[in-house]
Amino acid sequence: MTLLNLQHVQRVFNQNSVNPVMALKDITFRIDQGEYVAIMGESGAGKSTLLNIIATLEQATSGQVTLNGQDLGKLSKDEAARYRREHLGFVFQHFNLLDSLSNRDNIYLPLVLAKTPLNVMQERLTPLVNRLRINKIIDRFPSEISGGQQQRIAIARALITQPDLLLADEPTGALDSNTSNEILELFDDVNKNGQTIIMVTHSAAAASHAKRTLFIKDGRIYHELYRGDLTLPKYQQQISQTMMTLTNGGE
Ligand SMILES: Nc1ncnc2c1ncn2[C@@H]1O[C@H](COP(=O)(O)OP(=O)(O)OP(=O)(O)O)[C@@H](O)[C@H]1O
Repeated sequence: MTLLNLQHVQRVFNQNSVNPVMALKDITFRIDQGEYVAIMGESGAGKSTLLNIIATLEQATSGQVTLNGQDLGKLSKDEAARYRREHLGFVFQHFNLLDSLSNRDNIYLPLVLAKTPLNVMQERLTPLVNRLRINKIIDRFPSEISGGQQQRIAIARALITQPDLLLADEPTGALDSNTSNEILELFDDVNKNGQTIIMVTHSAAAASHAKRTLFIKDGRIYHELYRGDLTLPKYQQQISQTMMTLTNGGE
């Protein structure tokens, strides 16, 4: 079943100036419920703009974006903020945890903002603590744990709202390769449990964990690859080769 549907999305910055920037020229794709999709492309290709539009942080200049059939372009600012809280989960490169709150309270924060009763918050946290293996660090503070552990807490914060879609922006960008692998395995696990994930990344190793990779060049979809039955190293090699062709301007 289609979860996210982008049709001919265009985004122009500084539209009325002498130098308009066509960040997205014509983007069309669908993502089914339960998919795990990576988005790759060179710096300036339009990845962040695309993610921001899907996240309702920016509006497309033209074209349509729907999530579960709801037209995201028609939401007012307040509706968009509520929509983000209720339907989307975010994981960032630099974790974005609040140092003044314990890890547990960081995870609870989106539910506190949504005025969720404490017993519901506790019920939702229990399975996440086991799945994300954060039981030993749950009552410490972000400054007292490692980067990989902070990312686990951030993933728990993103999942506790039970979002339709998890948006991850370079989630392993600030981690060493061993810790990155642990976090990527966690994403695999979260996806196996049915969570739809979109991950923007510069890393072929990270993208190889997704089942499909979309390559963006100059504001358009340049290519897409499916993992199929390939092993992680083989698929990673294919992704790297596609990125090299894309960077060298090949067709
Ligand atoms: N607010 C803005 N005003 C004007 N131009 C912008 C704005 N935001 C992005 N752009 C331009 O739009 C294009 C796409 O930028 P975007 O940040 O989406 O690329 P990206 O693929 O995410 O790059 P990176 O990998 O470096 O983060 C670039 O040419 C960028 O300079």
